[in-house]
Amino acid sequence: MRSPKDFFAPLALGAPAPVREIPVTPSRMIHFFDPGNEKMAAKVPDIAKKVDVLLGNLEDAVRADRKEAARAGLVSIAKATDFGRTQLWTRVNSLDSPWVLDDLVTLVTEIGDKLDVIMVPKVEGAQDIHYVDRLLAQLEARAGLTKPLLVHAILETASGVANVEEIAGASPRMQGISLGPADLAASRRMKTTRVGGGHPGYLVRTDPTGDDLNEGRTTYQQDLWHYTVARMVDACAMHGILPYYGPFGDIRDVVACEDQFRNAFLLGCVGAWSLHPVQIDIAKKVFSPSPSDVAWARRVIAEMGDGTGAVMIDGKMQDDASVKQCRVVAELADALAADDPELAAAYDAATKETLG
Ligand SMILES: CC(C)(COP(=O)(O)OP(=O)(O)OC[C@H]1O[C@@H](n2cnc3c(N)ncnc32)[C@H](O)[C@@H]1OP(=O)(O)O)[C@@H](O)C(=O)NCCC(=O)NCCSC(=O)C[C@](C)(O)C(=O)O
Ligand SMILES: [Mg+2]
Repeated sequence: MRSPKDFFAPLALGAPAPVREIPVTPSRMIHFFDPGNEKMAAKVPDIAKKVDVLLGNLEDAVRADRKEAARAGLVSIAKATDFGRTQLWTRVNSLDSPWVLDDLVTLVTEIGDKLDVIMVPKVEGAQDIHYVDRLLAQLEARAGLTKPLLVHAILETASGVANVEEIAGASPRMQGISLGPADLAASRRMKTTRVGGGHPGYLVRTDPTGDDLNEGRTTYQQDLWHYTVARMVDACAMHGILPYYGPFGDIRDVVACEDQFRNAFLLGCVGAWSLHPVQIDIAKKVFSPSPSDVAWARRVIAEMGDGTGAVMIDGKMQDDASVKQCRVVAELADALAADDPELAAAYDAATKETLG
């Protein structure tokens, strides 16, 4: 392990200095597209205006015989498109695949100045991040880049979950972590065949009320991903990086998608993936705090003055800790509203109604 004193030293001569803080820009949805798919690629300039993050996917969901086409497609789309304030990310192939070396060399060399974040799949431990970290530094130096590329890990192996804290802190490039429920289920030998979401068989049941064990016993479906998402959120918060829920594969079930995204939002995630255009607005709605929550948060902050002591507001106790909770919501709202006049107006209208 490197000495903590060297943690922020560039890993190659001429590479840009690592960032000291991860930029917290809106990233409510990471929108996946296959850059080698002409139909999807044609929609990119329009979709770029609607999403916080656009991600050119080179890994799973791209057929083996289309890997080169996807890589070349991403290079030409990145060169030809003005993404405005929308971030451009990519997901490269896994570190044990025959494609990843060319993915990294080509993308950093050709479009390293356009890319913000490189998502690395199937990360198992800090060693995977260290490998990518050094290689990126070498490639950045050779390409003359002035801004370091950031790295996002997917949590989708049992060893990745066991090592999630060391992964989150493995490099100053670490921007965030997403849950990868499909590979993770396979790696853990879970018996669900769904891509994210719940399962009706994973439940708790109320006690029997009489002799008939089947009579009158309500069941409640539980969240298969609660433990992993909560662990991921803690690891990310501890290291000052951002946690995301990953994909929800039942594209048709927009209702359950919204529920899964909201669970993640409430637990601390900043965003989720959109695999299809229909999921973009779901993520935008869920990962933007509601106007009434923002109004309440602003009211508590206003009434708490210097943020110390205890007051009663509408029958609820507020103190130094609850004002911090309110600041989390209010600061997120301000950051999102800065880029979105409609959201800003909705927040201000609700606040005016609450504060008068
Ligand atoms: C699900 C699919 C096959 C349905 O695609 P479709 O064409 O059958 O759907 P559609 O409803 O008919 O599509 C309507 C239109 O939207 C377009 N379209 C459709 N999707 C997109 C998109 N994302 N971006 C831009 N455009 C899109 C599509 O091309 C079509 O265009 P058209 O009107 O001109 O015919 C398709 O949406 C798709 O391939 N999405 C991306 C899938 C993907 O990236 N999967 C990998 C991430 S999840 C994962 O890897 C797991 C994880 C983390 O690793 C782990 O848990 O382990
Ligand atoms: Mg996966």
